[in-house]
Amino acid sequence: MVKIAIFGVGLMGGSLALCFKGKPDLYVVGHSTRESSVRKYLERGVVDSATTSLREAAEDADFIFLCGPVGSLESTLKQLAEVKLKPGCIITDVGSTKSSVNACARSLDLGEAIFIGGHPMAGSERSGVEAASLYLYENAFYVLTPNGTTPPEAVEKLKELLVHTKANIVIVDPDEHDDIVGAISHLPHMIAVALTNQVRRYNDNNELYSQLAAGGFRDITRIASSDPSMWRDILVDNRDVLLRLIEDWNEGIEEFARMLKAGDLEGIGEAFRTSGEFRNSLPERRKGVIHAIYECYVDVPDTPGVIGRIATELGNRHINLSNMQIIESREDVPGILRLSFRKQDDLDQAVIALGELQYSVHF
Ligand SMILES: NC(=O)C1=CN([C@@H]2O[C@H](COP(=O)(O)OP(=O)(O)OC[C@H]3O[C@@H](n4cnc5c(N)ncnc54)[C@H](O)[C@@H]3O)[C@@H](O)[C@H]2O)C=CC1
Ligand SMILES: O=C(O)C(=O)Cc1ccc(O)cc1
Repeated sequence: MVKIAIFGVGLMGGSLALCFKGKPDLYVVGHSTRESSVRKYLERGVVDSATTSLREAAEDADFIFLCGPVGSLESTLKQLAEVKLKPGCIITDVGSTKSSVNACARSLDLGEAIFIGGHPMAGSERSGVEAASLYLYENAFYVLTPNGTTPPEAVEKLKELLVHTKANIVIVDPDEHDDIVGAISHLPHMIAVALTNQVRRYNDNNELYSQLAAGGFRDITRIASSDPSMWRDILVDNRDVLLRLIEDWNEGIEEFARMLKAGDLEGIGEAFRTSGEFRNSLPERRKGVIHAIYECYVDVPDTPGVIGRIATELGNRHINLSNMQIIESREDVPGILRLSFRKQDDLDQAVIALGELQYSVHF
């Protein structure tokens, strides 16, 4: 039996546990410091067993996944360094930053265990084991950050196990990872939060701001609802990179201010043209930092039964829906229905079917 220990069975750890549990020859142990969490892991059936004892979870483990907040990784690694781990045991993590955890692992004597940093680039603004999904990692990029001293066979062993996640593994240097993810994930979260709070302050004096907030504002601020404790850890951990990125951001905003003052229509138009070109060249509907799932939006008349009819039509065609949400429904305007799917193929088939049924579909 290959024993896999998961420390912190939340959204990420729980989703990994679901990928491994029940697979031939794999045994999944969950760890939490809280007795109530251990009971919850067992009740939800995401692990084969669970314990509050770090030693019991780690001893004999072939793989250890650290799935707690970024700020907890160093302390858990230090505690693991006190345990006699199985020779060849692979310790990995799913934290959103990679430089600090790699440096910490290198500074510790982990015996014959090997640390390989990891970061699955899939997730959502939801958290906790309740949000865990077997499909979270499917088709997403999963970054591994071995260093020059990591035995290649250990990386291969970890990659073999991660086949169960159906993710695409990419190898990236830890510092380069933090630069890139800082720009495409951490900076956008800060911008979304700052922008949302700016509008929140205006709204304190005039509620028309929130009432009129339209699609663009909702799109760019979705990630402003992310878990506060998780994100404060990530931002503080990657602060050197982020401070540099904020300088570049300020330059970009200053440039806008300059163009506005000068009435520079050409310059503003060019900024939209270059950003549009780059934005449109991004891989479409990929899971991860921007798109969590395969989604489309359908305009629906506000008539009774319409949602049930759409679900039935898709079901009749064996198209698997994973979620349905009414974005807006008032008597005088058509509502918008958000349909989510787990697979590109289901989305593509749904778009064809809805088109045939004369619904207007957009993305
Ligand atoms: N949520 C997301 O979209 C993504 C998160 N990550 C990273 O994954 C890690 C886990 O995030 P989620 O699963 O979303 O969070 P979560 O809140 O769903 O789960 C975190 C788990 O860690 C446990 N935990 C809390 N404090 C702890 C501590 N001090 N020591 C040990 N365990 C502790 C919690 O009980 C829970 O089981 C974080 O490091 C985050 O940066 C990476 C990619 C995406
Ligand atoms: O939902 C989104 O757009 C995300 O940004 C999810 C996410 C959060 C944290 C990560 O380290 C990676 C991905």
